[in-house]
Amino acid sequence: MEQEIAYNILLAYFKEGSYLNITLNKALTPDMDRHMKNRITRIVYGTLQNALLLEYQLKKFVKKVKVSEKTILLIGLYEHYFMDIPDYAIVDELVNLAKKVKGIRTASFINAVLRNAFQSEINLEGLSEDEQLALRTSHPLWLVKVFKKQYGEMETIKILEADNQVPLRSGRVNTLVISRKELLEEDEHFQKGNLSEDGVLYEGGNIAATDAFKKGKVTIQDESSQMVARLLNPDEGSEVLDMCGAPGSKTTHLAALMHNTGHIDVYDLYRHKEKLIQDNIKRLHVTNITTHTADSTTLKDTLDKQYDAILLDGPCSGLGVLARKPEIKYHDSSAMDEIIPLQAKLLENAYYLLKNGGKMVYSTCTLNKKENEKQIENFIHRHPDMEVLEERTILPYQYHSDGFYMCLMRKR
Ligand SMILES: C[S@@+](CC[C@H](N)C(=O)[O-])C[C@H]1O[C@@H](n2cnc3c(N)ncnc32)[C@H](O)[C@@H]1O
Repeated sequence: MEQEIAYNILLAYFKEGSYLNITLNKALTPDMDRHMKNRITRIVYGTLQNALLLEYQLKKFVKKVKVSEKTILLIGLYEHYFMDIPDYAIVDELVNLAKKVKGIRTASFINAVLRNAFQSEINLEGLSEDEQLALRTSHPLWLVKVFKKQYGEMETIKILEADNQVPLRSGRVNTLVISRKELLEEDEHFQKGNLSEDGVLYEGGNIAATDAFKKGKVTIQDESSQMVARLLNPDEGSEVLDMCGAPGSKTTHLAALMHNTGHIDVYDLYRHKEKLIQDNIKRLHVTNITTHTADSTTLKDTLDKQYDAILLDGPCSGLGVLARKPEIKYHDSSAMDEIIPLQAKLLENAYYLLKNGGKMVYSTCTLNKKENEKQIENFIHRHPDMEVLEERTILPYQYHSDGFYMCLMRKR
């Protein structure tokens, strides 16, 4: 049963590139027990997180496979190499699954390949050190090289290993409605988080299916991401701009920190994403936000206003969230640097929209220093009246949360 659900989620990813977290959350229904949900989650994430290594191993036994067969075989190899399940049970269940979804011929093929593969250990000898590290942790070689150059070998190994952990289900307590202490007393499946003072971890599956979520007491947000609004920490009653806001996790956090006072203008490029922000505003009982759809790279030309505080949490390469979105590491490397000029343009707009004496935070969920430290260094060089007050990088292994960069600046 678990294998079949995991198979359907992974097949949709391999065939259509569907988002893992969305299909997974849909598949985890309230009637499933916690054990079952955890197992499905582990198989889905584990298989995709380790896909390069598993495919490397699979190629030793089969040259060409259909995507449906590949999906079943990768699950089998993942369970064999990474989970504590007897080989006969893995083969039995996957052969039955193959019979059900593909028929008897595929089932006997799966049976033969798995029995054969299970006799063999993974052997990476003969490859260079970087190639071995890349394969062992299933990251593309170019990414291993980028991380090693920017963070050194020891940090890189810890980051790559953290990318293969099953992400925690984290949420933020909506302090407009309830305190964290009260929420923990109300629902025993919630526990205190590892990092954020508003953070909770949930053990019962999809947070969006909880009563607390529906009533706006909690929202889904990684704990590192929760540190961003706290870093900006806007004053009550102030005028705030959030330039790239959808789906509104940080905007609604800013509103909570401001106790629904003052005013926040939030922008996003896409109309359908503005709707997501509006849904969150409504669910979380926020009353001080106005949403807009516009391109924030030209805001300074259209807005006749300056703000006390600005959040720029713009588009980025996402290299901090590879545990949660393992699909990103299999993207083409060229996408990474294309985004840098766009971020610089957004920063320029932020500069002109910030009052003298105002503060702003630039944040990303990437670990690529060219989008982070270097981007800010260039920005400060262009605008010497901007002063860095605090710069922080959270690495994914430190708190079992997303990798994030955030920088608090002030305009003199
Ligand atoms: C990292 S996400 C923002 C996450 C959001 N701050 C939150 O915490 O929920 C970046 C957002 O920037 C938006 N975006 C990208 N280019 C933009 C542009 N030129 N102007 C405005 N928004 C843009 C994307 O649509 C995306 O929703």
